[in-house]
Amino acid sequence: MTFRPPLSREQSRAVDQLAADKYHIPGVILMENAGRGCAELLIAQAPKQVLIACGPGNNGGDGYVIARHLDLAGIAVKIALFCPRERIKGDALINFRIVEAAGIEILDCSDEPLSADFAAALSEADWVVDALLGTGVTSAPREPIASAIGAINASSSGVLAIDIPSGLDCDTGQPHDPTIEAHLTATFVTPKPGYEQETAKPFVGEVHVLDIGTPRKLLAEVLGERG
Ligand SMILES: NC(=O)C1=CN([C@@H]2O[C@H](COP(=O)(O)OP(=O)(O)OC[C@H]3O[C@@H](n4cnc5c(N)ncnc54)[C@H](O)[C@@H]3O)[C@@H](O)[C@H]2O)[C@@H](O)CC1
Ligand SMILES: [K+]
Repeated sequence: MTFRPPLSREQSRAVDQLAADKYHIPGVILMENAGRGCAELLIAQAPKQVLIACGPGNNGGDGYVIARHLDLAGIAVKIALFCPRERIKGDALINFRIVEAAGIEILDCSDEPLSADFAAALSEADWVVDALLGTGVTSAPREPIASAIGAINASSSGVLAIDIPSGLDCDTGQPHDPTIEAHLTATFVTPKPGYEQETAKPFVGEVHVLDIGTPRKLLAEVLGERG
């Protein structure tokens, strides 16, 4: 990929919005590209058993796509769902229904405290995917996601953060309490400005920027607006 300057959280969300409104790209296509790219990155780490921690929004939606592609590659995968399934909507719901129909195991982790099933699945997993919170979040993680982050950080598993290590402010690089400590962060379209900050480095790990199919013209449009 050619060099791309960082885009803030709001600019990244503007890319998603423009893709849908002006460039006629359904969000579920971007989600598929995002999740598939993350799955390829994870498969390259040769995982044996993967636990995908999913939050209520489209960041969780990326997690369901990743689950589908890992399952297809013959890798053992479970989903830990940190919201009532009634809260899932839009593109995330499309992919949630697919993983349900595909028979991928989904642990209900919407209640506090964290379930014994989650603790057991976490101890068995050599890699965990943080698909809890993405660009839709600006505040410190709330329960039960906060406890999930604490448990994931205390585990010995490798951690792949999707788009943003949950809890990190991607614009400033400042961590909320708690924030996921990732070994790898797969972020979309462009790097995020906060990831270069010293405060972010213990949380982002190795940063990978993945294309998700947004046209070059669209990116030029958003970058041109940066003034
Ligand atoms: N077209 C798009 O918009 C695309 C979005 N993508 C993914 O979608 C993400 C953005 O998705 P969303 O806008 O749905 O937002 P998020 O998935 O980041 O989160 C929104 C959800 O989190 C809840 N929430 C807000 N603050 C919270 C807090 N402090 N603690 C706990 N829960 C909190 C909200 O109630 C809402 O349900 C991106 O980061 C990326 O991963 C990708 O699939 C690529 C395409
Ligand atoms: K995340």
